[in-house]
Amino acid sequence: MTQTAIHIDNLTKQYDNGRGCRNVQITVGQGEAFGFLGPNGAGKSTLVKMLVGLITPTSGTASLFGDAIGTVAAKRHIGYLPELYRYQEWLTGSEVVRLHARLCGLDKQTTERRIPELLDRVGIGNRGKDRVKQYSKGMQQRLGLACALVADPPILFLDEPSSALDPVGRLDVRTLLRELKQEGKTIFLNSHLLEEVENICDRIALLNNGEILRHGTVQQVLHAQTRWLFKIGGYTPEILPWLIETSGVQLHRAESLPDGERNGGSMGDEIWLEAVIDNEQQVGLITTLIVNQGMTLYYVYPVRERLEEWFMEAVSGLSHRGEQE
Ligand SMILES: Nc1ncnc2c1ncn2[C@@H]1O[C@H](COP(=O)(O)OP(=O)(O)OP(=O)(O)O)[C@@H](O)[C@H]1O
Repeated sequence: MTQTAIHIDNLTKQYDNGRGCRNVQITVGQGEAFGFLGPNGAGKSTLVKMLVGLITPTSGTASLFGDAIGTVAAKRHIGYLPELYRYQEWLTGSEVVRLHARLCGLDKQTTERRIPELLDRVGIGNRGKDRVKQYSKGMQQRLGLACALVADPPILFLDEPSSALDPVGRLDVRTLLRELKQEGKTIFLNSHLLEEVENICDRIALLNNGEILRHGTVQQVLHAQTRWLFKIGGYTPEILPWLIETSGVQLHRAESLPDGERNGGSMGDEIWLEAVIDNEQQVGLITTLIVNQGMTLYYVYPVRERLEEWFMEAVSGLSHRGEQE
């Protein structure tokens, strides 16, 4: 059993205008990466700001490694990259990191060792002597990551860490976050980049209109049911009802196929069948039946649902959707 890094119990923040987030209940284990998704205005940043001690909850409690949020002890556990970051334009990148190191109480020797290491790690090692005003937005975001990491904290709160980055930068951040996870860091990630969340996070929660709408492991969310495609040669129409009856799985002619494929194309007896399958034994059974019937099995192809589809499905039809209220 891993240690609890973040424990959130019925946390609520209600701004004067009635917005914010309500009754959030989450526990994140040490070394886990937790992804927080939700439409604009859903309340993701509000939650993070409470956890890092920037705003006070209206009700409920939360703790970081057992220390109540807002206390100095809790703050010692965290590194934070805010969504809207701005660093002192007149300072150099190295000076900004040094300032954060001093605020965290790091000794001089450790600070001077860590500055070049961290700037290198976030990909701006050759720009440490340049002033922030000469940095692009993406470079400033990388600098923000270095600042979040400066005290080597066990928990990282990252609010949209790749929002200003180009595709190469996003890949760099993804690689960095995976490394940090391997090092045992607990990562709390707010992101609109579903692929990023899918790649890094163990568990996710979907926030809508201030409340958690769904949550679960990424595996549960993505693999609860998987669409499988079977490309078969030597197919005759009577095979389909026989396969359905014998396997007990609802198969049908596939409608969406891998790129460039046509169903029942030029070779009349070739066809793609599709089934929604909830356990892999059914795949084994279907393939055995096909082969035993003397047909050719060209491909067996799982079509994984993407987090994006899950997100769209979860928020579609909602009467309240973040800023769209
Ligand atoms: N200081 C504030 N005073 C009043 N309302 C606020 C304040 N900050 C945020 N809100 C409102 O609270 C709700 C949640 O905002 P929040 O910034 O937490 O959402 P978010 O999910 O992080 O959005 P985004 O994805 O756009 O960053 C929104 O309706 C927002 O307008």
